[in-house]
Amino acid sequence: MLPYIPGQRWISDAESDLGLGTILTCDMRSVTVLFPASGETRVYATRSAPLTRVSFSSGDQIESHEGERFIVATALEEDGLLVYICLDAQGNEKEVPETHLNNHLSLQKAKDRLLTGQIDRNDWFNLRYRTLLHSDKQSRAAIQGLSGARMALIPRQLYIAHSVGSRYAPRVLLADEVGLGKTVEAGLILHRQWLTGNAQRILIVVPESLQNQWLVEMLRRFNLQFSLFDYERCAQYPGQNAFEQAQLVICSLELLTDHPELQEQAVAAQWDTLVVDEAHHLEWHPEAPSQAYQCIEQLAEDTSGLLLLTATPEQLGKASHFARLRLLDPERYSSFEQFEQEEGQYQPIAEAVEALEEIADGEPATQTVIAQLRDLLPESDAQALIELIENDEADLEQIDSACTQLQGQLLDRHGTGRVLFRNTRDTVTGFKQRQLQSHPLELPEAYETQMSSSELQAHLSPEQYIEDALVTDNWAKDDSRFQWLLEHLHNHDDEKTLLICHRAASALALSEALKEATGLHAPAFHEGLSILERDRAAAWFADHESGPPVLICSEIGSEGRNFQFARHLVLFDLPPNPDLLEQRIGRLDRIGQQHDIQIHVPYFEESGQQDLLEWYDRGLNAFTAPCPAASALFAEFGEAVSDAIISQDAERLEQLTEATAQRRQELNAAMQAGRDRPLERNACRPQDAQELVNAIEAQDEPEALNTWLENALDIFGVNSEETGEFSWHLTPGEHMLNSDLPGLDNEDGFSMTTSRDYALHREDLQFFSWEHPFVQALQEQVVSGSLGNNAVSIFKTKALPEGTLLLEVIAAIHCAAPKHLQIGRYLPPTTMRFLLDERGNDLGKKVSFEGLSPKLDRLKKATAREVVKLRQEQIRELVDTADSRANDILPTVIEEAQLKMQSLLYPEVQRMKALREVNPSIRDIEVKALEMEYLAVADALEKARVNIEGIRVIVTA
Ligand SMILES: Nc1ncnc2c1ncn2[C@@H]1O[C@H](COP(=O)(O)OP(=O)(O)OP(=O)(O)O)[C@@H](O)[C@H]1O
Repeated sequence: MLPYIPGQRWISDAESDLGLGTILTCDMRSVTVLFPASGETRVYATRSAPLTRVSFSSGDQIESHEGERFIVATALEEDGLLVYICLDAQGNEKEVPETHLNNHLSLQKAKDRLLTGQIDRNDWFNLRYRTLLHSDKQSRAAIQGLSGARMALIPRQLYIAHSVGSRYAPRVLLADEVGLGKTVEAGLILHRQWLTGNAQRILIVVPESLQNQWLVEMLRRFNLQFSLFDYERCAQYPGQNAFEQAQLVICSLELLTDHPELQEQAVAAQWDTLVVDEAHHLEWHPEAPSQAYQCIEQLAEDTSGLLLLTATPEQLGKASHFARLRLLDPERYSSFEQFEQEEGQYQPIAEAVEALEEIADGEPATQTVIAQLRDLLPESDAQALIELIENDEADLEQIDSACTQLQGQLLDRHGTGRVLFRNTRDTVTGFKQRQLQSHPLELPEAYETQMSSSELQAHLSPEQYIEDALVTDNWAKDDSRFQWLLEHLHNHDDEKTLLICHRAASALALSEALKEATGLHAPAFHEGLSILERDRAAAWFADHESGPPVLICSEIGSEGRNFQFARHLVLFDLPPNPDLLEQRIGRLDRIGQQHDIQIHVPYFEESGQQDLLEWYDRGLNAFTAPCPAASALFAEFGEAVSDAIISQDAERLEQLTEATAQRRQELNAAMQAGRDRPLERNACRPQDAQELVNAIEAQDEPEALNTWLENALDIFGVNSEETGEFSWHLTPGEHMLNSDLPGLDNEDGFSMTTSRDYALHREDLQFFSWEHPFVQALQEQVVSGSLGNNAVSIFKTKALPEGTLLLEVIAAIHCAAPKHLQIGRYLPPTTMRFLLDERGNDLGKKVSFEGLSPKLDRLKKATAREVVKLRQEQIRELVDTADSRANDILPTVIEEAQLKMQSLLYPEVQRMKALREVNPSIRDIEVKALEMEYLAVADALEKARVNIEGIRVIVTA
């Protein structure tokens, strides 16, 4: 006979939050269960389904679909289905079939196990309670998801990850300057979203060349196990949607644009968050958006979270920059003309933002500022806030919060501040100097014709323009830049040099020529290599002991790579665009660079190369520091400079260089006074950022984790051997309670540390924090199973008469709801403890858990069972008392959750309405959808229930 019958009610052992399940179908192989409270369906193997039958017995309290409560008198079975004969509140007898049980009903598994004599050890009970408290603490902490990454605690990164990660469906452009840590910021946001349950399905789209780097970085730093989907991997699932086969996926943009059928699958696969790295590749023109742009647009439309990463957002022009902002927030960025107009009017915004900062610091709000704010923010939701800052009676905290909200609205409605986060080196300390070393060289005869070419690139990389027929030998040996390179390498043979040139063919020829001339095998790194070959070359170059002193890259080959261990950068040619120049320098000018960076430019004297060098250097000042106005200056002067180089008009070039320098200063000053200041302020508020660091440092204090871990490992039977002052090696024990712990599926086990500093230096050790998957799995197993949900112990005391019964009850509030509502954001798990005497008085406040538990002794199982049997009635009554006390607290907890929900969701609704006033393209349906969500969350919160997590019977002696 099959063990499951349709209509029966069962609960999932591993996912009790799903609520009460109903069997839909069952055959010899599988059983399908619907969990109506959370809208989930699960299919399990019939033989090993992790399910527990829900059945109530006399005296238990149950609840019907309609929310009516009953006390069970007895249970009858009809065709395998239970019918409860119950009493309602008026004492009338009623029949309640199990199919009518409330889907949100909580189970008192602890009581059932205790009363049926399945008694656990005291230390298990202790572990369960402590684990519940630790989980509560973590899910309430503002730093949730930020503390478990293997990274140095850099305040501005934590600030961004915290403010973005706390948003409802975050959609942002991470645009820190090159090498300041955008990948790590994105990883941190994903880690936070993953741990809080806000993102379960994540797709990262990157240039093909960066796939592995992302894969490794996500695992190594964040323990996020992504799967890499390339064409071969996708082909493994014929007839299925390949992208539905994993939750965390990395794929290349090229894979999607080259294979329309895969793009379709990716779009259909439904993601919670989409990440696009090197987003400057998404080119857009009003009439002709690129294929890449359209691909990402389709994906982004259906995904609630979107992170775009680029260090050079304006590289492909302002229109493309605008289009990327539109991907993030189509409602806000609906018209390019309007966007351009706004760009020119940042100054009043910057001033208002600054004035609000002063008001928050205690300065009185002047009438001029108030009038300006009313003018800038005429929408209804801002008026109440403006009134508040005008009000002399308002307290400082209220004013501070109003100022922050108003600043947010100013940045949101009049600038890019809400969606764009940009840190620049100006605001970040600790970066090394960049020093330009220009090396004038003689123009080789072979290139003379190229210097009068009408193509700029021929002046910059003439070697590529020699007619193939004339090339009998490698051009490099006659190229004075190559001779210079030989000398450079000779003088710096114990230091690493990264060489970048425009084309793969030049990189290959240089590598070949070096080998011929010196015997040195210098790998060429270019788009023609497979990804694996590129990764190998990069890893070999990174090897201090046996790696080559130089790596020769083409332009595209080096994008996004980490080469900060090199101190020399050779620009074998100059790129035609200053954003590309910054990308090149950014390979070395990154977090972790230990030396001043030497940027070498070997160039032909009195050629177009020298002209461009001068323009970059004197005009843009692009070598010694990133030039924030580079894109704008390139748009304004780039073509004229190129024309002047081609026509070899030295006088015009000088004029252009001087004009560029002057304009740069004006633009920089205007940016500082206008757009950039609010942006900088938005990208990091130092005080808030420091508070995050302090909170993480406090949690990093490994004492609490070490104690809990030691206890849990011991109980679960995991062997741990100390291997150093801060490190341990874990292996599976012979009698391990559970074999599902990550990393312990083989005898070798793994090594770990709980020290962040140590983990940053020792890549071979796992960095254990409360957020590490192993620790999370262990916590999950402690609280989701029934292990330790009851105990019976003896308390030797003279303060109470012998044989007195005390009942320690652990209750928790749970709320089952569909996943997309992200209910944990508003109502995280809440654990309560009651210590009841025989009359139902709660001694919990006077007698703490940690004070009491060391004084309790274990009882032999048989005696414990005897005690439970004898005191059964009293135990039942006291559990009900604790249950109703917890239920008394429930409305307050729900109310707090509702308030939190309002503070998070209400501004979203208001914002949408305010934007609709200025932007008719926002459809009513979008506002409605948000309002519906608001109502659905409110409704789900009302259904939160109390669950009894543990009962300890204590008898005095
Ligand atoms: N908090 C951190 N702790 C330790 N290392 C870090 C941290 N943040 C960034 N790094 C390291 O600094 C380097 C640059 O970081 P990352 O790759 O995230 O920068 P990026 O802004 O994405 O660069 P690019 O603009 O080139 O794409 C990387 O080697 C990264 O591992």
